[in-house]
Parts: sequence; structure tokens; C-alpha cells
Amino acid sequence: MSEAESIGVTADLLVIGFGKGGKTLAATMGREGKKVVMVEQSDQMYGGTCINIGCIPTKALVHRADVRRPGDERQSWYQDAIGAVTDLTTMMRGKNFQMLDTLDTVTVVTGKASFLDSTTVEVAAGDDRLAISAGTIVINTGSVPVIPDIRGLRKSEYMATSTDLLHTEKLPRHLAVIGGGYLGLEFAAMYRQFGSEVSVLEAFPKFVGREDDDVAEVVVGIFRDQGITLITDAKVTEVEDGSADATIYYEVDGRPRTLKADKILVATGRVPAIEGLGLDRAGIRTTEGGAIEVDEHLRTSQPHIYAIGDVNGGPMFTYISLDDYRIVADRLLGDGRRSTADRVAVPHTMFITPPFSTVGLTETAARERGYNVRIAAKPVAQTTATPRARIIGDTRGLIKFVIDADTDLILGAALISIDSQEVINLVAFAMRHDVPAGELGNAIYSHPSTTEGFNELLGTVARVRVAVSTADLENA
Ligand SMILES: Cc1cc2nc3c(=O)[nH]c(=O)nc-3n(C[C@H](O)[C@H](O)[C@H](O)COP(=O)(O)OP(=O)(O)OC[C@H]3O[C@@H](n4cnc5c(N)ncnc54)[C@H](O)[C@@H]3O)c2cc1C
Ligand SMILES: NC(=O)c1ccc[n+]([C@@H]2O[C@H](COP(=O)([O-])OP(=O)(O)OC[C@H]3O[C@@H](n4cnc5c(N)ncnc54)[C@H](O)[C@@H]3O)[C@@H](O)[C@H]2O)c1
Repeated sequence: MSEAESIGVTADLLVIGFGKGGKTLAATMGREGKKVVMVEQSDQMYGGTCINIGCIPTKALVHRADVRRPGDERQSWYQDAIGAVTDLTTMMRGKNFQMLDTLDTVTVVTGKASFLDSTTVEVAAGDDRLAISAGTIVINTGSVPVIPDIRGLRKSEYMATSTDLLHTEKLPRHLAVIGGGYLGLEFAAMYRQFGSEVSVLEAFPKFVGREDDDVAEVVVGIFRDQGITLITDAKVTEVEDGSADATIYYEVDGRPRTLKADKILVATGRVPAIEGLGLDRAGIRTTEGGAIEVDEHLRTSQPHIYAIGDVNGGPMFTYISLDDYRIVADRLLGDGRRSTADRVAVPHTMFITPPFSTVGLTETAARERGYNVRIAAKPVAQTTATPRARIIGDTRGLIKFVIDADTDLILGAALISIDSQEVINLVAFAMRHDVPAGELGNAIYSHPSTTEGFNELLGTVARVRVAVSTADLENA
């Protein structure tokens, strides 16, 4: 666009935001011959959060932190890791752009989108304005970090979001993490491996509080053994900058405490990115939590406008954004029956080392729902039939299955073990297709693999020990 120019185009499909679901939909519809416009506000974000500032750079850093040997100098190792990860994301951003740019039917427009009305969006880039009208519009603008209202935090020179840290080449001496969710704990573990002192301040009384106590204890133990300071019930009240670091004032049980850190990661959650979208001009309703309101087919209050990914307030994971794509693609190209209600047994992985993966119900939740519960659980170190953990040299963790004793169907699983980010997908698949625990336990698996541990834990061979309580677990 030339300076101060204002022009208009029409399209079959307009996608706002280059996220996982939106880019996949744009490519699919483009290949179907539809005229598609993709609007992305930043040329540094082609491909969206996951590949630029989310999953990919963080997991690449976890890997690089893990392969640091004790003799490797911390600062240079860390700096090289940041450099390598920047190269990786640059490459992936280019490939993502190419994926759409090489399609004749798809146009990528760089600028910030805002609704003029329910069928037209204005894209602003500097002084230029472009009006785009489309029969179908998909909002895929993702989420942004929450910065809590703590005195001195916002203006602190030591405060960082996850995105800031990914661009920080100096390894913090002491990293304080506010918030012990997925993001906070992954960064805590990773920076400890790089050689920083790490403290995590969590407001909730328990870390990984949604999990059963026996599972949470193992996760917390891994952090403590790594030398990470975990503080629960922490109410952070103030941050005060000094010349070399900041003092964090917080309270536990009303008692005041302090902590000094030269970097403070704010990891207190993310909220849907709707600011400046002009949703009211399009008649698009939002929820109390600030997400775009959608039905089970991801239609907003304007049926020709969909909202997919983090912005619709669903679980904030890349694979959920991709599944959102499947639902919208089914409406645009299929019979339109696919919906969010079809989602069962969605797995999750926290990428610490060893990774912590879950699916389905916890033992507590299963009991609360009235299931006749059978538990099969064993510490990885005490399973004899999983030599892979010994080959790798990491036998930390626990494998726990929650089983419906009446039907032998798996209700849930928590796997803290090497390879769990892969193995959990098999468990989820078994749950989705009603494969009984016994069948999973008697299947043939390659050897040596982590999956073969199921033979010992879930198989029907007489020597299998099935723990029924946390006490059994400890004695197993
Ligand atoms: C540090 C971190 C680590 C994570 N790790 C994992 C992980 O390991 N596994 C996992 O599954 N998930 C992970 N997540 C979550 C995952 O990244 C998100 O759930 C996912 O990327 C959201 O995708 P999306 O499709 O909603 O949109 P996004 O990928 O967030 O894309 C939204 C795009 O919209 C653009 N945009 C916003 N507003 C406008 C506008 N007005 N006009 C034009 N463009 C706009 C943004 O610039 C952005 O590029 C992580 C997140 C973070 C922050
Ligand atoms: N491996 C993965 O899949 C992965 C990794 C990173 C992030 N993510 C996604 O990104 C999203 C954001 O992650 P997140 O960890 O920031 O959010 P989160 O909501 O998972 O965790 C935020 C944590 O901060 C705590 N908290 C909130 N306010 C606080 C305060 N003032 N002081 C101390 N603690 C406070 C909360 O109790 C909670 O434990 C998540 O929803 C997750 O889906 C996924």
C-alpha cells in the first residue's frame, strides 16, 4: 500500500491472526480455490504464537538446557541456545509465510485488523488503511499475558514476559517466577538447567493443584531435587527496583517475606486477545472472562463469523486451535456436524524433564463422579520391564492409571516419565476407542521402549503389582 492510501478488497474467507487453526484453514480453503485473505499484525509473527514465541522455542530451549554438561560455561551455553532457537524460529516463520504466499488464491496482509461492521474489517499499517469484506470471517487472534496489578511490577526493569525472556541473551543469576502453571514451571525447570537460581511464587496453596496428591508430590519432588525453590500460598505485594536486582515483597500466611531477583518472569496466565478488534461494531458478543462467545461449532453471535484458538476462551493449546480448525473446515466444506462436544481424552504435557503428561480424570475426580475406581500405579524406578528409562539414565517419575473397575476402561492417566509426551497419545487413543486397560497391558510393544511398561503395569500376568492407594505406591 502506498502512503495514506485506502483501498478495499473482497474475499470468500478472511482470517484475522496467523495462528495454528487460522493458517491451516486459510491454506485448506485456498487449495479449494476460495479467495482467502490472511491478516497478521506483525511480520515477526507469521505462523503465530506456537512457532515464534510459544511451544517451539520453549521446547527447543528445554532440550538445549538438558544437554548442557556440568563443565559447560553457563552464560555462553545459554547465549548459544538463544541464538540457535532464534535461527529455528526465523526459519519456521519463513516456511509458514511461504505456505500461504505460494498459493495464488491466498493473500497475506500485514497490519492490525479491526471490524468496521459485521462483514468488513479495516487493516491498519502505519498510515495505510485497507478495507476487506468477506462472506466468512474467522477470528484467530490468540491470547496475551496477564500482568497482575502488583505495585512496582509493571515499571520494573527486571520484569519479563515469556516472550521477553526468549529474547534475553544474558542468563539471569536469580530468576523469580510469579505463577506456577504450565508456563511458569516449564521456564523454572529450563532456567535451572541453564544454571540460574530459580524461585517460583505461586498464589495457590499447592503446585500442580489439579492433580492427585501422589502425582503432585512426585512432580514437586523433581523440582526440589533440581534445587528450585517452590513457594506456595504466596501473595506478592510489591516489586522494588535496585541497581543490580529487584526486591520482591510477598506474604505467606500473612507473614512478610522478601526475595531478590535480577529477572522476574510473569507467568500468571493469558487472556484472549480482543483489544482493538472493534467487536462491538460487528455485534460480536464476549463472555465475562473476556473471550469471544462461541457455540459448539465455534460460531460467534454473528453466525458467519467464527472464533478459533485461544481467543474463544477454550483450553489454550496449539492442538486445540488445530481441532478448532477441523470444526470450522467441516462447516465450510463438510457436513457441519463436527463440534467441540466430539473432544474426548485430550492429552496434555508439561515439558519439564522428565515430561509430565496427563489425560482424562484424576483419581479424585473419578471417585467424586462415583466410579468404582481401580488404580494401577508404580514409580518408574520400580518397574522392571522398562529398561529404556535405565538406558537413558533417568528413572525419575511415576506412571498412574485410573481405571473403571466395572468395565476395565481407562478413565485417566498421569505419566511422569521419559517419553511421556509420546506415550500419553497412545493412552488417549485407547480411551477414545474404548480399548480396555487389560488389552493395552497385553499388547505387543517394541523393545526397549517406554510403552512396554504397560505390559507390567496393566497386563494380566499374575506377578503384576497393582497399587490401590498412595500407601501401596510407597511400598511398591
Ligand atoms: C511460552 C509458551 C509456551 C507454550 N507451549 C505450548 C506447548 O508446548 N504446547 C501447546 O500445545 N501449547 C503451548 N502454548 C500455548 C499455544 O502456544 C497457544 O495455545 C497457541 O499458539 C494459540 O494459537 P492460536 O491459534 O489461538 O493463535 P496464535 O498462534 O496466538 O496467533 C494469533 C495471531 O494473531 C495475531 N493478531 C492478534 N491480534 C491481531 C489483530 N487485531 N490483527 C491482526 N493480527 C492479530 C497475533 O500477532 C498472532 O500472530 C504455549 C504458549 C506460550 C506463551
Ligand atoms: N506445555 C504446554 O502445553 C504449555 C506450556 C506453556 C503454556 N501453555 C498454555 O499457556 C497458557 C498460559 O500459561 P500460564 O502458566 O501462564 O497460565 P496458567 O493459568 O496455567 O497458570 C497461571 C498460574 O499462576 C498463578 N497465579 C495467578 N496470579 C498469581 C499471582 N498474582 N501470584 C502468584 N501466582 C499467581 C495461578 O494460580 C496459576 O497456577 C496456559 O493456559 C497453557 O494452556 C501450555
